[in-house]
Amino acid sequence: MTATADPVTLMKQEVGKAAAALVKSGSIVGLGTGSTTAYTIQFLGDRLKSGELKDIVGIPTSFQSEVLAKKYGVPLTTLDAVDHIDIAIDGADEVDPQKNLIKGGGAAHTREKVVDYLAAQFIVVVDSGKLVDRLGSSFPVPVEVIPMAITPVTNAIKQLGGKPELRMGVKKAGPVITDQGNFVLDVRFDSIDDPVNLEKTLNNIPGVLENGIFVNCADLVLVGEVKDGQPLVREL
Ligand SMILES: O=C(CO)[C@H](O)[C@H](O)COP(=O)(O)O
Repeated sequence: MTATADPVTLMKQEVGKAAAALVKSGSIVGLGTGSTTAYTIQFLGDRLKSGELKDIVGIPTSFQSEVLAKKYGVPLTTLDAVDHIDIAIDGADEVDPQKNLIKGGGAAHTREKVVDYLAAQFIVVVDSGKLVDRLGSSFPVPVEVIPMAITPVTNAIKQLGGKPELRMGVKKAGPVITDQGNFVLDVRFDSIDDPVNLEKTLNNIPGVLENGIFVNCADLVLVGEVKDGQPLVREL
């Protein structure tokens, strides 16, 4: 852990490590996506290397987590080869007081929702900046859309009162393409009063594959904070 890291990096490292410490030998582990879970995967690799953790297999939620698992020596499997997931560890872009989430900042929410919802225990790892009073306050809702339907889906979301924006690549010309080969709309809503219903409504639009509202699924939310320059982890 780099001592001179900026506070947010320190929080991510600390909370990622704390979640990795909860994984028991012999577990089937859902490996989340994003910069916080990247530390979890790294620390799982460290625990395996030390011999303190044994016989785990990971199920990646993206090409990113698959690459990181290979880099750090976490063995991988697929949903075809297991009949359950013991624990999933994943990040979030927003967490409300009811532990509902907005995810999809890394455009991986479709596979994440499959794995995170299947897990017997779903642990969320965030830095304290992700905590909000109400979903949608600071982060738009990502919606994965099949390319041929982008126009009718955009119009349907506008009808719902959303403000959809096609997510464009940074080091890639044109739109972001998900691991499934689809587009992502980032949708701002004035306020999300009923995330349970909005999650269903968005997924019911023909052409929508998955949205980033995760409701009633997180068992534990670990929050990384920095107090007097020292990183610490608390449960929400
Ligand atoms: O949902 C996700 C990716 O689709 C990530 O878990 C979420 O964006 C948080 O990422 P980070 O830990 O880098 O802030």
